[in-house]
Amino acid sequence: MQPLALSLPVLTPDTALFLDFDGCLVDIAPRPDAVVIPPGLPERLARLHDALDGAVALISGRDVADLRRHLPDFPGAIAGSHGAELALSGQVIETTHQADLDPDALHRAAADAVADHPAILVERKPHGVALHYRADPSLRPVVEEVMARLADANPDLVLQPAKMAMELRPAGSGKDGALDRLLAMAPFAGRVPVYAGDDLTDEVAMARAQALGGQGIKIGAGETVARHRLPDPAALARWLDDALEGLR
Ligand SMILES: O=P(O)(O)OC[C@H]1O[C@H](O[C@H]2O[C@H](CO)[C@@H](O)[C@H](O)[C@H]2O)[C@H](O)[C@@H](O)[C@@H]1O
Repeated sequence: MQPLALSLPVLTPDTALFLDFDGCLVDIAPRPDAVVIPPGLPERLARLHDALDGAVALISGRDVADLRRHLPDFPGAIAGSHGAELALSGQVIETTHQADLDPDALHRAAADAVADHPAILVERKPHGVALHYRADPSLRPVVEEVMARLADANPDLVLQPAKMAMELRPAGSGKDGALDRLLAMAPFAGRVPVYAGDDLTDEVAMARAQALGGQGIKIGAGETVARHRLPDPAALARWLDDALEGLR
C-alpha cells in the first residue's frame, strides 16, 4: 500500500474536479433511497462549478436520473451508471446500451433468486442490477452466489463489488473511462484532474487521475491507490470550502 501524503491537493483555476456521490458527497445510509443531502452541498457544488468554469463532474454508480433527483440543480456534467451514461447541460448525451439487455427481466431474475431473503434489497438499475445485504451482512454469500449466476447468464455485464452490495454493470463501463471521456471535452480538456471517491469503483479513476498528473483523494478507511485521504464526507465538504476560498 502506498504511503498517503499528509497534505491535500491544492485546487487551482486549471483543476478539473471529479466527485463520487455515495460515501463521498453524502454519508452512507441504510438504503440507497435514504441518503440525505447535507445542508449546503448544492450551493457548494454550484460555487465550485463557477470557480472552475464548469469543470466539476459527478461520477457515480447511480444512474443520471437518480442523481438528478437528489441534486436537481447541479449545473455540471454527470457520469452515471459507472460511466455508462454521460450527461452534460441536463441532457443524457451518451449511453452505452447492451442491445440484448432487458433491465426489467434482469431485475425480475434477481428478485426471484433472493425471494427467500427479504432482507436483501434489489435495486433496479437501467444498465444492470444491484443486490444490497446491508440489512443482514450474513447474507453476503447468498448475494455473491446469485450475482455470479446472473453474471454467467449475462456476458455483457460484469460483477462489481460495492459497499455491502454486489452490482452487475455493463462490461466496458468504468469510472476511469468516464474520466477519460470527460477530460477529452470542454471544459475539462487540458485541466489537471482531482478525483475524490470512497469505494472500489473509484480506485481505477483515482489511479487514472494520478497517472495523468493529477491527484486522488480517498474518502474513509481502506486500502487505496490515492495519495491523499479524508476521513468522511464532512471533512471533504470542509476541504472543498477551504479550496473555494483559495480560488477566489
Ligand atoms: O459511485 P457511487 O456514487 O459511490 O455509488 C455507488 C453505489 O451507491 C449506492 O449504494 C451504496 O450507498 C447506499 C446508500 O448510502 C448504501 O445503502 C449501499 O449499501 C451502498 O452500496 C447505490 O445504491 C448504488 O446504485 C451505487 O452504484
